[in-house]
Amino acid sequence: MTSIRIPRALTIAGSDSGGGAGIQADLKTFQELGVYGMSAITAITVQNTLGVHGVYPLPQEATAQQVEAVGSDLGVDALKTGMLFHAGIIRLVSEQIRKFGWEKVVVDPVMIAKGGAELLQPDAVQALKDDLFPLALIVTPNIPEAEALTGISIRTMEDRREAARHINSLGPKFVVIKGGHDEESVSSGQIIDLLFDGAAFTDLGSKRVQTIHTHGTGCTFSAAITAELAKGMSVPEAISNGKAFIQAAIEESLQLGQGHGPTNHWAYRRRQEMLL
Ligand SMILES: Nc1ncnc2c1ncn2[C@@H]1O[C@H](COP(=O)(O)OP(=O)(O)O)[C@@H](O)[C@H]1O
Ligand SMILES: Cc1ncc(COP(=O)(O)OP(=O)(O)O)c(N)n1
Repeated sequence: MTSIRIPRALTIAGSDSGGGAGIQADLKTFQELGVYGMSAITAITVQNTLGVHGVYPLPQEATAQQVEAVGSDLGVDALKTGMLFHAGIIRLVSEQIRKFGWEKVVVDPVMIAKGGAELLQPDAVQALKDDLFPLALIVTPNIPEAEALTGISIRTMEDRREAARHINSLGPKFVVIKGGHDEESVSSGQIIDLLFDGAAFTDLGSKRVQTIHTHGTGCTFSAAITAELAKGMSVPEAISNGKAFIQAAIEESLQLGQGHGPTNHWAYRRRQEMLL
């Protein structure tokens, strides 16, 4: 009997009750890209399109036990981390990544939600850099996160390149500094995500969509990259496909809720099917 090998991806992140970001966005993205999704929850957030109304971290052992349960039984081809909330979780998760020998590790260094809510305690930034970054294949900060990680004030593309070099020196092989928060992209209509592979820079450009419905874009982008890695894509392919996935999801974003609505996780698959 022949068996089909199903690509498997794990997300270690917080729950977003509104379904646009966090674990929910990650699992939807994995599924849309044909990957079996698993989760280890770090915290429950009370969230909707109007913002974050509560954060309830789980005991760190509860997160570690979820990682152990899926790692020891179902297996993991690639994983991503999102909201980790405190240093204790970061240390435990890092130990487990080392123990299982997982290499396809995407770290989305989630710190502050778009509405301003704290999703990572300030004293946990050091643990992220010391413990998790050396184990990461790819790190995907937005501009404020790259500033917090490096102490560099990012105004220009050269500042961004300097920050990418700095983050790369902390261990991750690839760094993507996302451009969604770049003021200039509003006037130019063009967003650039900057990729650094330790040697060369690549500008990943796309059309900026005029919309307020961008809740969960960072989570969805890093989840799409993780899913593509789980399927065996190279890092540049995974990032390029991740970019196409988030672009489609934003272009066809859903008019849900009264605030910053979620993106459309099935837009990419719908477009792919139209090409067949
Ligand atoms: N208005 C937009 N139009 C097109 N792409 C966007 C838009 N906003 C964000 N993106 C893309 O979504 C992804 C997440 O970007 P960003 O908003 O910077 O991260 P985060 O959600 O972590 O704050 C990036 O690939 C970025 O280029
Ligand atoms: C539970 C949870 N995790 C992460 C985020 C941040 O998501 P992000 O993709 O950066 O998008 P915004 O929330 O900033 O719009 C979150 N909100 N909740």
